[in-house]
Amino acid sequence: MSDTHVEAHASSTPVLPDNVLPVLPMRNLVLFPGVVLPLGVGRAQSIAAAQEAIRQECPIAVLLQKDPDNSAPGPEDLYPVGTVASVLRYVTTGDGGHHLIAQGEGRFRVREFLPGYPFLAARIERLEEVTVTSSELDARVLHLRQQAGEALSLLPQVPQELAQAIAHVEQPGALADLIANFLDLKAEERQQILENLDVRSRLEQVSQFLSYRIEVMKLSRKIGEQTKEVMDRRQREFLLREQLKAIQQELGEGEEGDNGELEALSHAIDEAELPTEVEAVARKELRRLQRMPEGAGEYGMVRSYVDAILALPWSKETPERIDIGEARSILDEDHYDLDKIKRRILEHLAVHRLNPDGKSPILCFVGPPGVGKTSLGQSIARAMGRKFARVSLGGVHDEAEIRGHRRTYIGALPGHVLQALGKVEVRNPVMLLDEIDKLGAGGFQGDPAAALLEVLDPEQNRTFRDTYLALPFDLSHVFFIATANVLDTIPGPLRDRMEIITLSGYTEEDKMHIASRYLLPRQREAAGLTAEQLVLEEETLPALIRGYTREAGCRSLERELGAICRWVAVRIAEGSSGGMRIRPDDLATILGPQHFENEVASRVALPGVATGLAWTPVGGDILFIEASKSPGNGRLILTGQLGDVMKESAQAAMSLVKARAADWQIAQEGIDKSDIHIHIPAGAIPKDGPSAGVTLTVALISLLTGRKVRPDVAMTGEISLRGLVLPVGGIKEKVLAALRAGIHTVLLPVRNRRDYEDIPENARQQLTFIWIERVEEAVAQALEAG
Ligand SMILES: Nc1ncnc2c1ncn2[C@@H]1O[C@H](COP(=O)(O)OP(=O)(O)OP(=O)(O)O)[C@@H](O)[C@H]1O
Repeated sequence: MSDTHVEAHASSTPVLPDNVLPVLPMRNLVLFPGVVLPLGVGRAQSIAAAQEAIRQECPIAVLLQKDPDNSAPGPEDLYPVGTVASVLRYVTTGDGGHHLIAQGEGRFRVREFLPGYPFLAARIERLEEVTVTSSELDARVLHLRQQAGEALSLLPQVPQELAQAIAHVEQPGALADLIANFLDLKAEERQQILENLDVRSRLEQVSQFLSYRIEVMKLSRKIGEQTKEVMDRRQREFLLREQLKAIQQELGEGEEGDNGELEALSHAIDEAELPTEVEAVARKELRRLQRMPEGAGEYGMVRSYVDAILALPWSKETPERIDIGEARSILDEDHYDLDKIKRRILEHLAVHRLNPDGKSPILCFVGPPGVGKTSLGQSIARAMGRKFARVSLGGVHDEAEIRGHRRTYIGALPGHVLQALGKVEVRNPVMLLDEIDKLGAGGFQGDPAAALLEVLDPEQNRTFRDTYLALPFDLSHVFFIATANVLDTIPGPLRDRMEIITLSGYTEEDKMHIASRYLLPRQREAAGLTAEQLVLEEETLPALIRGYTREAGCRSLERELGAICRWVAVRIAEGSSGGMRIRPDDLATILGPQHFENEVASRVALPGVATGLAWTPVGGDILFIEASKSPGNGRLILTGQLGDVMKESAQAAMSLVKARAADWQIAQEGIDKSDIHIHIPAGAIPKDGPSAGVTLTVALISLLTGRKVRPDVAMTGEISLRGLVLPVGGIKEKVLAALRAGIHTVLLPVRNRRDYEDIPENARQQLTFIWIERVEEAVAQALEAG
């Protein structure tokens, strides 16, 4: 900008009369008294007015235009109140612009406009402001100064002089003008302040504008800070992501394919026919994945969660068909005998067919291992046309195994129930809850039985909430079945929900049928053999069952048959044989020496040993009770880790023998001068309960009379102190165990006679049953003649 003084030069314009000033109309500017401002002068009229003021060395009257766009404003286009200003300098710039540096001096009002000048000329009246000194005024001044201070502190760069000026201006009106000048106000608002002659009110007016400005500035600063914070965070994340990318590239874990993977996931969500709520959650998690770098720790967790949702059959089902006739033939096809059980299963299926949504109890098969509980479950699934899923509950102590872990755990998964559904891929399988009696008791890890109840309860299982998924899953379409070895350890509330079906074990004859019809053909097929390539001679199966298995079910039998098939398969594959007939003698070559022998005879070869029958969770067994005596003073020593009830029962037997010694021709002296030792070997059998009473008594009498026990006799029964034989449980299992062990005669309490019904026909035929009422009868039957 070139800075040139305009010389005042003579002109023909008459001298202005008193109080008449050239008027400078301003488009947007209000000049306050006390303020120095450069005023742009562009229009010819304005240039003439400015030059006149210089020439005549008079002030100029600055007025605001009402309409800033008016380029030739007349008297009526201007506000009537303005500022008288002295012109400090007149400057022209190189590009032809004209500026005045003007200082506001005081307010005026236009009295009239005078015609005949090449510019607007007005007769003016100077205006005095009204100041009434009062404490209120002082307070307002103080307040305004403070506000101004605050406002300045909010501005980024404040001219030093302004702060000083505000601090030092004494006149209240001048202070208001000064502050109004630096406020960012509209021209009309400035005009209002200019026109306000009442200083108190002007202070208030400015104060209001100022506080509004302060608010705005504070807000804008806050917004600025927040924006900055967001920007900073974004920038930080951006930088970290860039670094991560660089690291991933360095490690060869490029991004290619990642997006494709998430796209595939999104596609899978489309396809999965999820319920609305579930789909919303899956999509939300997918969006999280999309925003996350693949290397983030959480990525894997979220990914597994979405995968777990997608793995579940939310709506997929196999169509159900229950044709009772067909179901009957399927059950018959898969299982030998078990007529009563099959009948109950068919009844259950019929009820389910007629009332599919009814609250029918859950079938629970109870019995020793290998009696076909699992395979019955599979047959039921086949009969219903459903898929089969199995959940093993043995040793489940933690509720989370059933209901799932919280997602926050590393490696968390849904519980077993949902996992099993994920595997079968339909929501209506037959689900076998295996070994429900081995479910751990509730402890600090929650109560698994309670969780299972929720799974089984038709009221609750429509919206079963797995902890991991945290979404409701409808379990009501699952057909549940349970299995157990024993009843007593099934938690009460669970047992109440179930219909118990007991399977107690097979006789040798049953096993022969099962083996030849089912187990052998299956094992033969598994080994790739035809019926001609492997033939078992007639006597081979009984020899196998007696010598190599001693069990209620068919587990070991199936295993041993499998071993035989594989042995033959190897020979045939080697070409050393085209087909084989297996004789009983071959078993030792194929399977090694016999696992079991008829040990009863050798065990009871001496007086003092009697064979008892015990019930065990695996289906009943025989048990030897051994008594011996040594010189002493009548003590009773018990070994073999006996439970309390069995110990008491041994003491009762001893007391009974002492009391009735004479009846059996036992010398009292012999008892008093001896210590009697009772030992019960066999680690695997739980040795408690009262049912060995009869056996204990017989063993003692055998010892003390020197008469051996008959090797083909086994017995069970509780005794009273007076020698009465009381009934016991598990008769069927005990009888079958006796048969397996090669016993011919069983002594049973007469009050157990009603259990005879349950004993399988072929066992009834092979065994002699002697029903005893008093222990003397047992002694008479069991001991060999003296
Ligand atoms: N009555 C039967 N007819 C045909 N096969 C049978 C019969 N009972 C058992 N089996 C067969 O015996 C084998 C063992 O049965 P399964 O596995 O069902 O026993 P389980 O009672 O479930 O035993 P666990 O309690 O140990 O699971 C299976 O191959 C099964 O098919």
